Amino acid sequence: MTNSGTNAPNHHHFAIIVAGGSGSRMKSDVPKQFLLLNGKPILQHTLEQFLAVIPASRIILVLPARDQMIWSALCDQHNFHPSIQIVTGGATRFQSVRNGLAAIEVDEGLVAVHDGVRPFITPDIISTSFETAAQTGSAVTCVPVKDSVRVVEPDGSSKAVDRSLYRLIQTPQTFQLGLFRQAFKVEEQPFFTDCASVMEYSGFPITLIEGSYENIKITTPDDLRGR
Ligand SMILES: Nc1ccn([C@@H]2O[C@H](COP(=O)(O)OP(=O)(O)OP(=O)(O)O)[C@@H](O)[C@H]2O)c(=O)n1
Ligand SMILES: C[C@](O)(CO)[C@H](O)COP(=O)(O)O
Repeated sequence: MTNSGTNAPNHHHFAIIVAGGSGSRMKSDVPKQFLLLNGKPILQHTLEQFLAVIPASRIILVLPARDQMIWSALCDQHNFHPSIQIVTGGATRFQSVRNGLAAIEVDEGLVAVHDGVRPFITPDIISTSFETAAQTGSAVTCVPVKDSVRVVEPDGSSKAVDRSLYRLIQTPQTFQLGLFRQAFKVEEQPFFTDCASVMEYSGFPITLIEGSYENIKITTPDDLRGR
């Protein structure tokens, strides 16, 4: 599935894949996005899912300057040469997204932002995300909470909360480009953990779409155990 039911033609679909982090929680010698999963770099898996939905020329990959040579060598090694644009990352995820956004010259269309370290994303979720954002302006992928949840008070006590009120937020997070550009003009805030928080801070509504429990973010060594 590539573009069914979407209002905007897919030549107006862009993706910013953020891989500009340092992977401090992973504690691996190689940046986590370059670790191998079934013989291929994690980042290659992620990019292949997006390449199945939108053309390479509309994909912007954000990487730290220090990692760009390593990535180029890995691409040679794995014979993976899509014509995607590479942009240098920033000190925070917000700044990396903003650098990626600066590489998109138009204001018309949709942009999906996805973590390079979520390799189990599927073309179906990506397509749904574009379709929903075309209709409502935003599409933020999430899953319901499966465990019980308690809120911890400042005095150390805790209290059960109604888990049906909560969602765990994933990527892709897809938005109308004009709104997204407007939102990213704000000053960075410490609570900007994703793009939805930036859009919301700028006053734009958020539409949630269903993600998948498989679509994990590779964050700590546990996330790769047994894979
Ligand atoms: N300055 C940054 C920080 C994060 N990211 C990206 O945002 C995604 C989610 O971030 P996270 O899992 O926190 O990655 P890291 O920042 O690399 O990990 P850590 O927080 O453990 O250092 C990752 O794809 C990461 O590369 C980014 O592009 N630029
Ligand atoms: C964007 C994100 O993956 C949504 O769950 C998450 O907020 C990234 O958080 P991190 O602190 O950068 O790992």
